[in-house]
Amino acid sequence: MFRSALSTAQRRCFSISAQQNSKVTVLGAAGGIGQPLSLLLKLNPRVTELALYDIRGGPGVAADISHVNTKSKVTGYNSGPEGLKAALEGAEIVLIPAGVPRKPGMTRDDLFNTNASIVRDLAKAAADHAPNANILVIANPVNSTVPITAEVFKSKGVYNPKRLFGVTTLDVVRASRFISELKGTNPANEEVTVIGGHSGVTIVPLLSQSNHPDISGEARNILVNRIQFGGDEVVKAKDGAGSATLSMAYAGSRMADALLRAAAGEKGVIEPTFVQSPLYADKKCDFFSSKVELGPEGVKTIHPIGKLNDYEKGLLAPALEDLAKNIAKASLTPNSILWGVLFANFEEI
Ligand SMILES: NC(=O)C1=CN([C@@H]2O[C@H](COP(=O)(O)OP(=O)(O)OC[C@H]3O[C@@H](n4cnc5c(N)ncnc54)[C@H](O)[C@@H]3O)[C@@H](O)[C@H]2O)C=CC1
Ligand SMILES: O=C([O-])CC(=O)C(=O)O
Repeated sequence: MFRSALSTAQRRCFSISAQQNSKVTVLGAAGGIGQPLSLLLKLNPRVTELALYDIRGGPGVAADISHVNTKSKVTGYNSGPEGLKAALEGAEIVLIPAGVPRKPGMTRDDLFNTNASIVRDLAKAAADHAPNANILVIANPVNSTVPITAEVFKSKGVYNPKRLFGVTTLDVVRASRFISELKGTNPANEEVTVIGGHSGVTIVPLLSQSNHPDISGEARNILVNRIQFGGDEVVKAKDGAGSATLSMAYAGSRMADALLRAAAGEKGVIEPTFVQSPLYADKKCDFFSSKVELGPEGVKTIHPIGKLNDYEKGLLAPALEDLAKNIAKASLTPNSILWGVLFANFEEI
């Protein structure tokens, strides 16, 4: 059952007996995403050490997962600066699913007040103890938590835009699945480019570049809406018990695996991800999700968007407008989130 959920590339990689020494750290490892994500990482032979940190429950989850009979060493860390430091030191990849999920009626942006400071503080620790790691931000609102992480790393003088990623993989996973349901095809053969950000109308699927450019009219409206609001579908179905966790764990594990394969020298590893990008910087969108080729240094090449049809141009305009606001909020919020960083730096002097 697990195998059937893997992409061809992932299946290929899981069968390789890898020689890499890769420590992967999960911050928020005891949560709805953190637990299945950690389990999937335990199944990845490229991961040799798994460090699981949470403000509660990290050691318990680690003890449980450590019994799975794959080779990697699993350690759980207690809450607090010492546990966080030990979890981060030597990490090649740091995944951050720590943060609260949505309840019905909320937007991802409604999570900003709570999650911005959680991500800020974890980013600060990552900048101190794992400044060269690839940082994969899962906590929402991704459109804002990624620029916040960039600002924290800048304030510490260790920002490398090639190593900071907002995880938008779930959008392409959904797009591939939903288009296959509509067309009765195998999702493994359906690749859909999704660009923009990770919330509502900022999610822009490019169906004209898929295997099914013919989808049009009401069918297209319904499909695009489902891809843009797939997260809401899960929030509604969970009825107050959170948002997507299992599909997100799969998506996060796929993104981490792509980086590990690229680090091992595999060529042509391409994943969509929300990174510092020149593509729409002139529209105040310094971060943008698009197809990115990964390499040993993280981001290798940000691919051009390609040709959009008029319908997609119509989706992109409001996406850029919203995205610019989400990005600006990361530094312009009245009770600036960055004051916390400046204050913390001041305290260290
Ligand atoms: N990027 C994406 O595509 C997706 C993002 N998400 C986001 O991921 C986040 C997590 O979602 P869930 O796992 O469902 O939530 P959850 O509430 O089940 O788990 C969050 C975990 O983070 C921990 N945590 C909170 N503050 C922490 C801190 N300072 N340090 C370490 N751990 C801390 C909690 O103890 C909890 O175990 C949410 O913000 C959600 O919106 C969810 C689905 C998809
Ligand atoms: O919808 C949410 O709040 C969680 C999320 O980002 C997703 O499922 O895409």
